[in-house]
Amino acid sequence: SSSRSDPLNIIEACQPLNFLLTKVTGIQEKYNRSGAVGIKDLLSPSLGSLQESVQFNYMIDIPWLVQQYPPQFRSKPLVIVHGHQRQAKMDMDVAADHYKHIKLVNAKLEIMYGTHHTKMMLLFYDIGMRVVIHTANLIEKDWHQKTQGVWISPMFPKCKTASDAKDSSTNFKQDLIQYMEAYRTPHFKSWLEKIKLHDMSSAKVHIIASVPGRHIGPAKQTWGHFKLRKILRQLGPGNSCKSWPVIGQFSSIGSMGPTKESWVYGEFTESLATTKDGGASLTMKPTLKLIYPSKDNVRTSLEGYPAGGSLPYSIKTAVKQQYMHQFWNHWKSEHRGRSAACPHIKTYTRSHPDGTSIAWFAVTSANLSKAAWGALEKKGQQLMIRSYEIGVLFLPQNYGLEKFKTLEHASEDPLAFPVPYDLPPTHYEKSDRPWVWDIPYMDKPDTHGNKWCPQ
Ligand SMILES: O=C(O)c1c[nH]c2c(Br)cccc2c1=O
Repeated sequence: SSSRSDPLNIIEACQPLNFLLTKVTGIQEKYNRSGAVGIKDLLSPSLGSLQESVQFNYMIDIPWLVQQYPPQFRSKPLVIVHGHQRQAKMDMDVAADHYKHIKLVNAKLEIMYGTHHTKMMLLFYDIGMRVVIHTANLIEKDWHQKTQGVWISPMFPKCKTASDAKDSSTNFKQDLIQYMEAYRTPHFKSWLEKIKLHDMSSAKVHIIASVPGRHIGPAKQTWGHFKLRKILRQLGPGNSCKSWPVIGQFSSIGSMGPTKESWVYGEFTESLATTKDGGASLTMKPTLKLIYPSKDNVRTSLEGYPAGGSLPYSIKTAVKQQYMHQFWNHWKSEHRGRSAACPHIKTYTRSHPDGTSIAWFAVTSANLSKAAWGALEKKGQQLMIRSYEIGVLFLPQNYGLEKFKTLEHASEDPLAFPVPYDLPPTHYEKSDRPWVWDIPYMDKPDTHGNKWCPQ
């Protein structure tokens, strides 16, 4: 149908960046009408005649997921890729047993504390396929009142022969195949053959992914923050951006080590700060700004304190890294109408100090953790990663630009980048504290008049 609310129109209106946020219940409709999708939109018949699909994720409510598919697609073959082990794995098996069209694939997690965070959909239609890389778990509350990010590919046409099925200038297809091969599971054999038969030349993003392992040699640059460093070294901004802050925005924080130089303002910032052919480490490290909800951001959010149930920053980790306080900035999204929609999205960018332009932008499943991005070991010879993650990197030159103007400050430009939060970021006040999920908050009630007493 030609209506603006038809999912295909929403997707086509956000080309060529194809970067959307999820719809939020309870905000003014104008902030949901354009540049936003719900899960039913992504699975809509107007996007294509679905034949089968693969859902990669962390938390999956199988009965709820099945209900998100339109009735005519509800019994098409569905493969769910997850990383649960022991009791959680058994629970998944029991839940899936009720559906004969569902097959489960269990990702190997051979390194302690690793998780299968990757959130990706492979949607196979009659005439082609789409890839969706996003940040939301497959549970209702992740699609209700949070800020989540979605990148959806154009329709990748199905070809008769593999030689017709081209890759993009960003090696999207090669990187997707390499990522899936890293699972080392025979279950992916048929999917990989299908993917190889699709023309992905229209993809304009780079894949930034993580797979568990102790990666050395060329593999060190294939995954995690060293993949980002490699691409920025080849295609990143020039020296003109040397003084631009680097920004990380996420929904959880791992253990960063005893000092800021241990990892976050060491190897991690060096990767985000990498410029083309210029040694990031040779000169001043840029300012690092980290956007993470304060206790009051959570208290005053649409969900109230329960939003903090998806912001698993533990007090035992937080007390070990008080040095992080200098980096904290509020979650603020006035121009997207989402200041009260707690972030579950994870994004990384490099922005002009005044926020009117950005040099690159990444949206990913990866939180601020060594497990997700990787940490150097053995005197920098290997990059140890614990989890599966995937995200996409937008570079201006893949859209014929030097820089992206930000939509917030250049609303008429079709290539202005729809950054999910307000730039420049707003630093915490002295009295502000980052949200920590396992301590009580009894002093002030949240938007629902409740306190927070976790036990
Ligand atoms: O994959 C993700 O995004 C998530 C990973 N770990 C979580 C924990 Br632990 C507790 C609550 C929420 C999440 C979550 O959302």
